[in-house]
Amino acid sequence: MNIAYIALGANIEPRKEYMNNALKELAARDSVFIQKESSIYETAPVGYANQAYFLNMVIEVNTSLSPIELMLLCQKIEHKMGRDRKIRNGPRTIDLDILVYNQENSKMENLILPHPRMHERAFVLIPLNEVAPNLILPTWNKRVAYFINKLPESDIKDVTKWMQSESVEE
Ligand SMILES: Nc1ncnc2c1ncn2[C@@H]1O[C@H](COP(=O)(O)OP(=O)(O)OP(=O)(O)O)[C@@H](O)[C@H]1O
Ligand SMILES: Nc1nc2c(c(=O)[nH]1)N=C(CO)CN2
Repeated sequence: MNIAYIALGANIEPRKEYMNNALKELAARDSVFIQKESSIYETAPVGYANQAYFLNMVIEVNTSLSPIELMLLCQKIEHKMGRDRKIRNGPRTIDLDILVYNQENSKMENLILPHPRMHERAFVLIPLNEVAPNLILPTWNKRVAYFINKLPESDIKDVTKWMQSESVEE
């Protein structure tokens, strides 16, 4: 079995429902077993600021799928959930990014592993550190905490645990 880490992000309502549905879609496959789920975080938008706050989380999966097959599955789920790619870094019902797949380094045109921007994103690193504090990131050969320590304080403040009880979404 292969071990992969997948980041989930959503900033179009109902955000929590989109996250749950994506998890259900993944869990429904015989080829994917969700092993660990991070907490859900509410995060300020990065890259394209004029949009709603995101919910973000990271999961660890065991999978018999190849990296490409896993990415195609993620894209199929994004598509099913109405993801539209008009604005780069813009609003999305659900985004599923493969962060890490075993210790693979891949630079194929349509699949880069580990995800090339993961090490500079607090909304990825903080939930990833929760599920995999000992993971050594391929390519950089450093633990997740190493990159968290390099983030500006303001990026870390922009990522807070999401309190479902304070929300009216459910
Ligand atoms: N590790 C990866 N996980 C998911 N997609 C990837 C990965 N590496 C490359 N891609 C490619 O990136 C393309 C664009 O992905 P997408 O539209 O989700 O980008 P984005 O989520 O807006 O931005 P970002 O990739 O910075 O999170 C996909 O079509 C896919 O082929
Ligand atoms: N907070 C936050 N910002 C983003 C996110 C995201 O998931 N969370 N995804 C992006 C493109 O993938 C761009 N910016």
